[in-house]
Amino acid sequence: MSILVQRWNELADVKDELAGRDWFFGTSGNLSIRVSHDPTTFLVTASGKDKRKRTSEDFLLVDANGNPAEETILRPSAETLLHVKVYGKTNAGCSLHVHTIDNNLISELYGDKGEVTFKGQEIIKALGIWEEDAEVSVPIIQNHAHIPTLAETFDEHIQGDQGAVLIRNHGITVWGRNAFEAKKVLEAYEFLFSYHVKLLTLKNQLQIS
Ligand SMILES: CSC[C@@H](O)[C@@H](O)C(=O)COP(=O)(O)O
Ligand SMILES: [Zn+2]
Repeated sequence: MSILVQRWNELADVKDELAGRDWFFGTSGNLSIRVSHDPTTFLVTASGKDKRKRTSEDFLLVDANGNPAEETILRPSAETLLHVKVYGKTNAGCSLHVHTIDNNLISELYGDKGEVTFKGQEIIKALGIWEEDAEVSVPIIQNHAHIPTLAETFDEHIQGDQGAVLIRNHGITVWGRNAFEAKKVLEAYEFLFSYHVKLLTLKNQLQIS
């Protein structure tokens, strides 16, 4: 099996799993996986598709600038430039972007602070941080409608081959060395967001600080 087909199947499997979690509301979300390093090419989801369906037109191969690397009628994701930034700056192998209610709530609650921090949760180990009482922060950026501006702002927060950035009232973009790691990072953050939202709601209902 060629690398391209292997990567296609890997990304299709991740897409199915995230669809199973119902993380692709209203065609939102986009996913990519690196196919080659030099030159950089990656598969990215075609724009505007129902990502819950598995079809032969789900992904297209693009170059380091996010332009189609082969003749196609498909349009790359509107947010391909963010994936371009990840592969241009790191050795990451996969980048995932989803809009969930919880990631939107957290981004709005902490948007003015520019970041949200979590501490004392076992799931932080899934991010590769094993210290006692570990702390993890996710930057929150403004949601610019102009994608090149959004991509530039996003780029300032890309550090290392694994990471995450929240886009205010929009969604989260994560990346990792491969599809397994990117999915693990995404699931860990979504756990933290969901826990935090539920905890705040309960505290509010029970009037405890
Ligand atoms: C329908 S959600 C809004 C979109 O502009 C975008 O944020 C998104 O995540 C999906 O866009 P896409 O072009 O399908 O990758
Ligand atoms: Zn989006």
